[in-house]
Amino acid sequence: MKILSAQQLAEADQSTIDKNQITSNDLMEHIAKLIFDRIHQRLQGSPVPIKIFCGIGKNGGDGLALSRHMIQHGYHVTTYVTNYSKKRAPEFLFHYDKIKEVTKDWPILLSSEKDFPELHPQDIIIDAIFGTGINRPIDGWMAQLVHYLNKTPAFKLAIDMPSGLYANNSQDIDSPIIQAQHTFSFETPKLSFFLPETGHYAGTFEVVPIGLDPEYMMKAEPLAQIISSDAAKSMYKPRKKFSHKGDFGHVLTMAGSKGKMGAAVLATGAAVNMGAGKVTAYIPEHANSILQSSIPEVMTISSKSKDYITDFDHDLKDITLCVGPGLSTGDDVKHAFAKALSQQTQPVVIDADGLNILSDNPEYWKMIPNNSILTPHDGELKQLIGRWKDDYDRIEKAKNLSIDKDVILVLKGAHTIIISGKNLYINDTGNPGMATAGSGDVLSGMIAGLLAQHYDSLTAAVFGVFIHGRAGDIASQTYAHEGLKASIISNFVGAAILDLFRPEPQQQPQQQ
Ligand SMILES: NC(=O)C1=CN([C@@H]2O[C@H](COP(=O)(O)OP(=O)(O)OC[C@H]3O[C@@H](n4cnc5c(N)ncnc54)[C@H](OP(=O)(O)O)[C@@H]3O)[C@@H](O)[C@H]2O)[C@@H](O)CC1
Ligand SMILES: [K+]
Repeated sequence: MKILSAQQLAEADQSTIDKNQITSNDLMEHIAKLIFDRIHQRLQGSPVPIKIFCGIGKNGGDGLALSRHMIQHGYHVTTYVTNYSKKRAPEFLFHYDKIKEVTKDWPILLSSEKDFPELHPQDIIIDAIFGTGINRPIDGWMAQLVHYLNKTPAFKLAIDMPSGLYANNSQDIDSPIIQAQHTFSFETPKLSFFLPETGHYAGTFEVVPIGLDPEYMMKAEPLAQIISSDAAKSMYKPRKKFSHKGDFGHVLTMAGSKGKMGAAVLATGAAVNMGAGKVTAYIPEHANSILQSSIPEVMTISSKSKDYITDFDHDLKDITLCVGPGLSTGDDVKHAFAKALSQQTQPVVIDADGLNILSDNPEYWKMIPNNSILTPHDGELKQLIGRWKDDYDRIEKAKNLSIDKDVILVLKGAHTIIISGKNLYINDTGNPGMATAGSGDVLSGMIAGLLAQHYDSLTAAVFGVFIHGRAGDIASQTYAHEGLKASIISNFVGAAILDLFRPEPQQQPQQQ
């Protein structure tokens, strides 16, 4: 699914109106009905007090139209209009008049703090104050209103966006923003929903397809793409009947040091679980029995040094190198790292201490084959690109690195972002249970396993991240977030692949 900018969404909105020869008011009416259906399906006519706060732009128009539908269906709705400007949108005015036809009274106008209504914890608050038209921080009494609404424990539902949040631009995150529990986002989610500094404002979010012009949507150059199940399914390569292990490649994990052999076991095991035909672990000498007894499917080669990998004297042909987990960063280790890299001609996966060595030794960049995949967490990323001002700056700097060095970056986080040049792919699988030691080692082994099976680099990164998250999601249904650990995520890789082919659950019919 594409993520478009606020400006593109406004263009898509206009294009839809033009092509369908409808008015903006008609489109708003249609959207309000869609939102109403979703709310009605959940509330089933419950007499809960609903307070809808509407701005004076189109987001406010959506709120007014929704309010009218709810009132007509017998809900206990009070409608407020935040009267902060005289510049009312025509669509707002249209629906402002229409609601009066139903209520025989105008909505309640709020013009200052003294007008704020009393709120109760059992209220449902619907935020239709600002949507994608927000272009500066909310200030004055409107800022107080946002704080006032945020203070109440009442459930807050945002229409299209939580008011105050920008869809896709940098903003001062100390400025007032509605903290929603849930957001109905029109047609596509917004980029800010996926970023660590701002994502929490949207709460859980739900995309409501509103039928925007398909041609515009198809042609639009997205800010980012969310990796959908369908996209992941199309990336999967089924196996041919007469294939043999040689068809599925050979991963060499170069990982581990004294006290950190778990990282090597996890990365190596994940390459096996992801389906690599053969996997060899290159490890410090002392760790041979650790690897061999943990993963019988794996071959091992030992470094000459007991506790660290300090050399690389192997002329291994056609291997996919996965280097870094638990490696440590001493001088001998970094020379071994450089030597291993210098022998590679096909893309490699670099993680953890591999990234730390690279940050400290920029001269090694020239040894990294094009389209290699780097999987930094934020600490490692900072070493690679320097500090960033905010999430948008982080993405820009990472894009520049990806372009400059011709590598793919996997920025690990709640929504892992894969950056390939100027293109962004956002992952929507995974859960907080996966924020656990070794989870990243598993991911790097999985991506190497896919590379070995001839997935191209971008697909290996995108598909690997998706399956890793899905494995964690399926595993968490048995182990809960707390009980999830890296080796379990790895063991659920197969279940995650099977899940790609499970039929979608049937949609419940909508209640009227
Ligand atoms: N795109 C789509 O597909 C569809 C979109 N639809 C809906 O339209 C929404 C976007 O509507 P919108 O453009 O009228 O903007 P909205 O967010 O209501 O703001 C209103 C005005 O407020 C102003 N303003 C800005 N910041 C401010 C501030 N801090 N403090 C005070 N004022 C501020 C600014 O005007 P300004 O004062 O800058 O001239 C702005 O124009 C969208 O989210 C969705 O709900 C659907 O109905 C149809 C399909
Ligand atoms: K809103």
